[in-house]
Amino acid sequence: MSEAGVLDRAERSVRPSEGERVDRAGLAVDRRLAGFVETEVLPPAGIEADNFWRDTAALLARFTPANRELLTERERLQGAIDGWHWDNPDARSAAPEAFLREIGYLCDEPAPFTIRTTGCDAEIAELHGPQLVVPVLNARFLLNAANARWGSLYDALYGTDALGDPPPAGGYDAERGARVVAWAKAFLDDAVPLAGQGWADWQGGKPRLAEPSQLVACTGKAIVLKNNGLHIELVIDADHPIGGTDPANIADIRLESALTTIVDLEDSVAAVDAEDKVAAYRNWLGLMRGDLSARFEKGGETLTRELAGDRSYALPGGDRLTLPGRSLLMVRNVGHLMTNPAILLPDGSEVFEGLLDAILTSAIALHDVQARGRYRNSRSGAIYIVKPKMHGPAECAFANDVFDAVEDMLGLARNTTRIGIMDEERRTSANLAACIHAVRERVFFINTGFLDRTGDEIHTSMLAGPMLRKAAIKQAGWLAAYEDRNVQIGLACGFSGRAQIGKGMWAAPDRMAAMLAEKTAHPQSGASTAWVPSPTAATLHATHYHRIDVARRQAARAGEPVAPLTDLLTAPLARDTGWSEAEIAEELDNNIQGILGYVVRWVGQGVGCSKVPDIHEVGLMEDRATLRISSQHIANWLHHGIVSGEQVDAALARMATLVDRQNAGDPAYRPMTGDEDALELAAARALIVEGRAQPSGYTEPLLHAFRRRAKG
Ligand SMILES: CC(=O)SCCNC(=O)CCNC(=O)[C@H](O)C(C)(C)COP(=O)(O)OP(=O)(O)OC[C@H]1O[C@@H](n2cnc3c(N)ncnc32)[C@H](O)[C@@H]1OP(=O)(O)O
Ligand SMILES: O=CC(=O)O
Ligand SMILES: [Mg+2]
Repeated sequence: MSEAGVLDRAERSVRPSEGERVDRAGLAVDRRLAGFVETEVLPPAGIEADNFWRDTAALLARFTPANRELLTERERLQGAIDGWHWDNPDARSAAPEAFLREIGYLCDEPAPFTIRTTGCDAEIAELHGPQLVVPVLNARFLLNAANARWGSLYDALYGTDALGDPPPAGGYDAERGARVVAWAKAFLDDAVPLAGQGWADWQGGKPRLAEPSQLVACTGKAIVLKNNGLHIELVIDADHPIGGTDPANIADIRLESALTTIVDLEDSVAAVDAEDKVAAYRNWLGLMRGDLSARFEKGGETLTRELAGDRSYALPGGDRLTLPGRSLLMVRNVGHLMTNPAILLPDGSEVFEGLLDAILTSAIALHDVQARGRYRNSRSGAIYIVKPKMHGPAECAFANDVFDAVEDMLGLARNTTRIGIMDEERRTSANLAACIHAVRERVFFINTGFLDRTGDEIHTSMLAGPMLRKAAIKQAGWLAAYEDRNVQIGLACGFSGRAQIGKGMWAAPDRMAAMLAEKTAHPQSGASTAWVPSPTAATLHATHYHRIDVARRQAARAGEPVAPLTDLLTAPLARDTGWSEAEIAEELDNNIQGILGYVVRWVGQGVGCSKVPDIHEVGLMEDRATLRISSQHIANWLHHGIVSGEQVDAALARMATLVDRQNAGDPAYRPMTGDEDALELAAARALIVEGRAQPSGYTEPLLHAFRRRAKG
């Protein structure tokens, strides 16, 4: 439909008081969303607008009541658990297993089964490597992420603290450069050893490898090697400043890095209305069409960024080797909780955002399924949707039914739309096999999302007693059980060779040395992928998958007994609450600084993922999930009298001044100090003092409400 056609139909607004809405099959659709769908999404896919809105209305009518019931069930179960704690004030433990079974929180385990998902792309089924996550609203980052399939190891080592010391200011430091080259060549010795010599001694020519099949291409300019399924490209260039001084003229070592990327509409995004949702969907469309581009200033230059093409290398005999140039893209929809005013239903209520995402992200991905884009994303013609924040098997079954209905409405073959289950809520961890069973035909990943999971751990047992300090919660037994069970259950359900078992985010984007040291544990655990916050982190984390053969680790762990449910259900409660005043103040200040530093950008500027310095000046990735932990943690300590309301208010005021100072260089920033009506400060306070009453302790209801007020 033409833009003019959209405007004509817009005149038939069903709500004269809200002139920006148009009637579509009885739905009051925000005009911007209707215009986008009808001009940009549907025509190329050959879908008639009237049919689309009729089917959308029918799908929403069918699934909205069930969605509401699922949320009511969450509240019933939390109410029952809270009731148990009121009745057992001296228990000082999480509600017991028998009780959880009685109320239906724990379900029966399915008989042993194997998932039936077939035909996933190699990046999911066969290869093991980093998974990048990127906020959908940032086109510049999105393109960078899609192109992060390949990354420079030299740049990643030189430009970060990976070697132990931070990058120097100023021009090229030759001593540091030599250390980078030495580290990288030692890595090659481990991953793709030469026969009879080290890479540092190699003088060029065709390399003679200890395992000759690891050499897959050797042109004048590039040598392509392969280890554990991942490619390494040696860039040969005698005219390059680095290559010219290298005995083999190696100018760079490029690693296949982010095999997959999750384009995120959830934790890292602030999307509260039709304007925001359209911006998000438009970026996803640009990726699926392959024509997304971004123009921006960097280093005094205006740059234009686009998607990279595939990589092609000449082989002897005239053939060419073509390797994927882009990360395989998945899209994370929102969970079942939130609603959005982009569409109002006939009863006047807002559309469930998860239903809207399911329809629109799939409709947009049709461009790729029908191979209409400039590039192919999924070579196997699948749509990979990551579904977060589901609580238990019934919610997974609901998502499965929704995906069936979306496929029917878009004319997609059954199970084209694959689902990734984020194991990030306690009821899902505790019933994981049943959750997987509910989506067994289409599941393409499970992963442990540590951050939300910790928030839910605190919220579920909020009344049981004061929680450990935040850092100690990570060391407590529940976490090991959670991580182990996820891998063990995934392997028992046949994920190996079919689907991904993933691990969570590295939330300290500047601490790459620590990441190199610690994140090796992820492939070591048998996980086939793990989240990284940036392309640079992806390149460094890729080295772990060269050093560890995940397929072997999975084979070694297959058949391991599943860690006891009792361990999983042991809440991280503090046995000894005799913290000093200084320790309590440090905990409070740290949490509140993180909350405020994140909320100011979310509410004031619509930025859903930020790097916020903690009180030790370490920049941490903050998103809705880290906010959930911090706010629930203070809410817990407040409820149990570890801190008082006055202490919280004093810390808020103190940290507001600090956060103002940290943002002083940002012209778009509105200082909170001295502004009693600052929405950002009010939002941070509400997240804490109303935290106990928030559904599952989620932060988005309050964030959305304050952001909408800020947008005015
Ligand atoms: C609990 C969970 O749900 S975790 C999942 C949600 N979290 C995420 O998605 C994290 C995504 N990461 C980010 O948003 C950012 O890395 C932050 C906010 C954490 C840190 O950002 P900063 O370090 O301040 O990045 P900065 O703005 O300096 O950018 C540095 C470069 O890295 C790139 N970059 C950083 N993160 C990403 C990313 N996730 N994807 C692609 N490129 C990225 C930028 O494009 C930029 O390169 P460019 O200048 O060539 O465009
Ligand atoms: O979504 C990821 C998480 O850690 O939460
Ligand atoms: Mg999460």
